[in-house]
Amino acid sequence: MSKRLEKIEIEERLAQMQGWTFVDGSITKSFIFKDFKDAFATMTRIAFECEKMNHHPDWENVYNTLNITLNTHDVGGVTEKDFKLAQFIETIIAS
Ligand SMILES: C[C@H](O)[C@H](O)[C@H]1CNC2=NC(N)=NC(=O)C2=N1
Repeated sequence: MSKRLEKIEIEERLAQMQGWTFVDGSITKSFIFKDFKDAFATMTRIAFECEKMNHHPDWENVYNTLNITLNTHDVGGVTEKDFKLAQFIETIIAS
C-alpha cells in the first residue's frame, strides 16, 4: 500500500505543477475544454488509464468543465498514486 504523504511534501510537489491545489486531504484541479464532447472524450481516455492503474478520480463534469479531485481511499489521504494519475492527466490534456 502507498504511504500517505505529509502536507509539506504535497505542497512542495504541487509547486512544480500548474493549477493543482491541496484541499481537504486531496489534490484538485479544474479544467476547461472547448466543448462537452472534448471534455467527455478526454475523460474517457483518462478512465482507461485509471483502470490500468486501479486508481480512480473523484470528478465532476458540467458541460465543458471538469473538476478532478484525487486522493487514495485506502489511506485517507494523498499518495504517490495520486501524483502519478495527476501527471498522466496533464499528459493527456497536453496531447
Ligand atoms: C478494491 C480496489 O482495488 C480499490 O478500491 C482501489 C480502486 N481505486 C482506488 N482509487 C482511489 N482513488 N483510491 C483508492 O484507494 C483505490 N483503491
